[in-house]
Amino acid sequence: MRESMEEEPMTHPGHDDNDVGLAQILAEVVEEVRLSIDRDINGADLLYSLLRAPWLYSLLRVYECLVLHSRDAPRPYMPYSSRLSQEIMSSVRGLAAPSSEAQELYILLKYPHMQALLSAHDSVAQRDYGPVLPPLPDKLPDNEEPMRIVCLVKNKQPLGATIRKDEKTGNIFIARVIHGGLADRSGLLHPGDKLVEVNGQKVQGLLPEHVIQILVRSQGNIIFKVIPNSPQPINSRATLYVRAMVDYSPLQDPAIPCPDAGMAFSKGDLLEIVDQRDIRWWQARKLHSASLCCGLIPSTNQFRSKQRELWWSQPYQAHTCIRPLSPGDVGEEEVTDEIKYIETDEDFEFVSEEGENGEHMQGLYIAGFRHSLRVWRRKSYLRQKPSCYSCGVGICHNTSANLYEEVVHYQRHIDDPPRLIVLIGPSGVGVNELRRRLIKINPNTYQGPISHTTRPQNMGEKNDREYHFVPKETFAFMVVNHKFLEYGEDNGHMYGTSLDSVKDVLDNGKICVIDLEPNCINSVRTKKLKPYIIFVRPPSPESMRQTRKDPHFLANSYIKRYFHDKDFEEIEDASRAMEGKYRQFFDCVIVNDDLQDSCMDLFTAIQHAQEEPQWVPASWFVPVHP
Ligand SMILES: Nc1ncnc2c1ncn2[C@@H]1O[C@H](COP(=O)(O)OP(=O)(O)OP(=O)(O)O)[C@@H](O)[C@H]1O
Repeated sequence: MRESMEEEPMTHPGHDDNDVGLAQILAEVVEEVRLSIDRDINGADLLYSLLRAPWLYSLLRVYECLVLHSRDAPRPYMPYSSRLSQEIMSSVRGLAAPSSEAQELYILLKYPHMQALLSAHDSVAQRDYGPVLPPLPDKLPDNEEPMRIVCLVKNKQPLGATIRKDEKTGNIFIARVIHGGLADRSGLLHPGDKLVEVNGQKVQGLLPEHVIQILVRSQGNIIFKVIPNSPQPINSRATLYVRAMVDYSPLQDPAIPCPDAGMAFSKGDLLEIVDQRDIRWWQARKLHSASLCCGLIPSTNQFRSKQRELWWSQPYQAHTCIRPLSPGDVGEEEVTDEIKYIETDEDFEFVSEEGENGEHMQGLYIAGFRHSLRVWRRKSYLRQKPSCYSCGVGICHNTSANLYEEVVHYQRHIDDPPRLIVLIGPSGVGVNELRRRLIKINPNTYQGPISHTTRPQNMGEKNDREYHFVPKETFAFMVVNHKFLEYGEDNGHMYGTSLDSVKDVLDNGKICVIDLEPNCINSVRTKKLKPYIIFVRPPSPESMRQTRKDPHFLANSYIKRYFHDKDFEEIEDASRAMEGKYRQFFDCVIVNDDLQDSCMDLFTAIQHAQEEPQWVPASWFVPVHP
């Protein structure tokens, strides 16, 4: 063994003369161990044979190759997609009886444009797009702050960062980096980084506006010299999903530090909040929006102060997130008494107190279509006081806690009770017509709740069928004990829809469909009922004129008459006011133009609500502590 050992070179056979490093060290160790054997040291034989094992040398060679490549050599080029497609095609060719899918894949991969695409991909992937930077000087002064040189290629996107000036020192700092913007995606610029130079021009002492001007004038690559800030704290909270409860326009918010970096949103918009590090200004993007770039939105913290920042962008490129509010979006629109309907003597008919077609069909009684309740609703809506929900941030600063509602994605489990379906719409739009048709077509699936009333029972009516007829005291007791989802008074009698009557329908395994006055929405938005709220919107007055030539509508407690032109305008006005105030609660909007189509839309929406995932308030899933 020793003889053979002396014949061995210092390095393993096949080892390159150029190979140094670990293999070299190992060879020296082996030599040491060999000498140990000569000195008859215990275990040296074993160690010697282990260290001379060929596999160990192969492993070391692989390791050295990898280290060498990653350090000095250019990235190895692997035309991966093209090669893979060739391999796939040759495998398919080798198949005796390729399946139709394999044949289709072969044809697709063979197309010249597909080949060109793959080849383009490979060439792009191979290229190194990093800037060529000057070598570092050999000797750096001891007191030199570490400087980062960042090269960004100017394109049509905003750079997505804001800058601010420290008034004491005159230093310019990066104030914030907007998620999804160019600066963020570069990963090289961070809030707090001190900006030293832009394209070779020193910026200390300059006004932020001047720095922006330098950026505007530069073309192609922009080279920044920055002194990096200390490591960034990680975002403490995971992504949060919210529904906007107000309209917001950064251009109209005097508190925002940089309106250009803000993001406008409207009531009901779903927002993904990706950064809450700044307690005053969060970064968010709209869900389902094509734009990757986030924008600033106010946080729910009350105390916001304005600290001036400038949007570090290409000024001739408007920030894509910004959309000024349309005039119709802003402010309060009160419904006036104008909406009251006027009777004419040539085209009206009197209706009996409760009589309406369609409530009693071939032995089937459909509850919940009592017109007294509906007339009361109309009057009640006219009396409504403005709600704080409808104010913009600028108008109602103390509502910031109501800016957003946290939402989660919810899919109803097959064993869960059906979600309550709530229809909302201006009087006369056709809410009851749609509801009636839905229940009539499929009474085994859909049902309305039976309302309570204090009015006397009429001939032919049955208690607990048309109504739950109750004494005034019982009704008052139920009111005090919050038993009603909504209640009101008409012609001296009380009417109400109780939570229990809705539960009765749900317990029967049916989908409960109710129509509700919008200011009662909060009474149904509960974990138990998990309502899906559908707003029924009128089509244009012109379209209503076409579709509502024949129908009569309920003008007041006693009169049914044809629609007049003025009615259509009033329905439209009422609809706009309702939507302006409550649209943040609407899960779906149906335009009731053609009746058949609207019925179909309603049917689809209800199916969607019961069977597909929806964004619902997160509070529905918060455990309730006793
Ligand atoms: N899409 C439509 N096309 C034609 N007529 C319609 C349509 N939708 C509803 N109508 C008719 O319009 C009239 C009013 O509808 P409906 O009674 O359902 O209104 P509503 O929204 O429930 O308001 P209210 O509670 O004040 O009666 C009814 O005669 C109804 O048949």
